[in-house]
Amino acid sequence: MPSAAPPPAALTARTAGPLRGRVRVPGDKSISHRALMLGAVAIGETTIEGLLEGADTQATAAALRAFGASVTRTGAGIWKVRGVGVGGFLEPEDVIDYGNSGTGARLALGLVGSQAISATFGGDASLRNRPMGRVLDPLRRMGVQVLARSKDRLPLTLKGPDITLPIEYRVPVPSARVKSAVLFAGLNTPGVTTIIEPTPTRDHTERLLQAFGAAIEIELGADGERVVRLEGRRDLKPQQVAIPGDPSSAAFLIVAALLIEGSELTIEAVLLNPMRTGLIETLIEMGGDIEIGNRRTIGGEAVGDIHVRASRLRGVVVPAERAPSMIDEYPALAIAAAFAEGITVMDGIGELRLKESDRLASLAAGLGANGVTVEEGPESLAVTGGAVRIGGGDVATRRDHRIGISFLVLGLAGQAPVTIDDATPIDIHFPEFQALMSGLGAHFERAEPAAA
Ligand SMILES: O=C(O)C1=C[C@@H](OP(=O)(O)O)[C@@H](O)[C@H](O)C1
Ligand SMILES: C=C(OP(=O)(O)O)C(=O)O
Repeated sequence: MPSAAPPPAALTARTAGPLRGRVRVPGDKSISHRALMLGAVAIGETTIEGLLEGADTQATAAALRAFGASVTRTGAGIWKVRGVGVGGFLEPEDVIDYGNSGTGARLALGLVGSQAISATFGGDASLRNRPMGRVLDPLRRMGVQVLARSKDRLPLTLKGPDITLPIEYRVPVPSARVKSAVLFAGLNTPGVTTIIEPTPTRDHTERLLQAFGAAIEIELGADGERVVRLEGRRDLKPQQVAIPGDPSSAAFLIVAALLIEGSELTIEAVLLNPMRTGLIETLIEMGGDIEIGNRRTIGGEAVGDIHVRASRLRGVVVPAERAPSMIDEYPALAIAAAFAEGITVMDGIGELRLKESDRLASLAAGLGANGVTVEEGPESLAVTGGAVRIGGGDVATRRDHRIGISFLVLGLAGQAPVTIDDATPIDIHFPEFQALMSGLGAHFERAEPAAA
């Protein structure tokens, strides 16, 4: 059953004055999904503080309730999850609707696949168009049956066997979600499930599994390969999880502050896991004045306050190897690149075609409509910065929150207003964006959508 999207609401962003102050961004989306899911399979009550309360994580919370866990909100960002044990999911009566959430759906395929139940996964039009095969392939090897109407796309039904088989799986594409889905399936699998990651990706799953008391071992090979071994069918202990600010949300504020003259902004308590800081590294290489202070650890993750001052940027070549550490930040980087002197080349980013929209196509179209020269390759984007007049265009968000926010930032930093055709996807991941930026003096106006 497809989920109903809210009616589109067009929004215009106009040139903003300096952004100054100290702000916080919502909790990290990746950790939020994982904390809810692990809470649901621990035995006892987990408390989560700083949970991202966007549409995506709400879909995960609703799904976990349908599988029998109790998930309740007890205050702003504070959630309690009473888990049912690693093999304790109940068979849901209805289709589980993951809305627009690729992460929610993919991680849950692993968590649910190893349970001896049947469950049907659905989602919105964008999610039904996204490939699930990369997660389903290893699950099939573990004995999970998959019934899909159209090849490896949602809606699909999983039927878990009585006992899943432990596998050794070399992840064929750098994907934290594939790794995590297999590890989640491994939780209810007797024996040792092994993941080999030729290219390491974000390791929030491993860190949380360690915190929840799972029998997990991580080995780093000399050639950079990571091997993760998890012994299944062990009880998980409930935890108090504190979730730091999402660096993928902070990305938009960092870029806006770098681009808008006179800005000086501190974004507090942002997650600085080294597998998530590729954008900061790149913006510093481009000449961005970014300093990290107050480094500390929250919930087993590195955190710091990011201090940004408006800067003149220059184009750089972003190495393909950096992609896993900034995969969701390329839209924000493309906006920074539009204002940098020279060309910014982003290579090895074909994965962006498989996100909420084909992000290479969405970025190329949006930049082009706003006077920026851009070259779209099969797996790359080259943006020529510094056009005399940036802005003035209409942008199709294609139900993609990161495309929507990125072009609002372009409108705030540019010389002419930018209208996005639909701001509703922003609620998926960063519902506070508009209010937060308005509090810093930015102007947005409801607009009539451009005629199709
Ligand atoms: O593990 C995660 O939480 C995520 C991993 C990335 O996807 P891939 O695993 O497909 O690279 C990222 O794009 C997504 O937004 C969240
Ligand atoms: C790819 C993303 O999310 P998801 O796949 O969870 O929808 C994202 O947030 O950029």
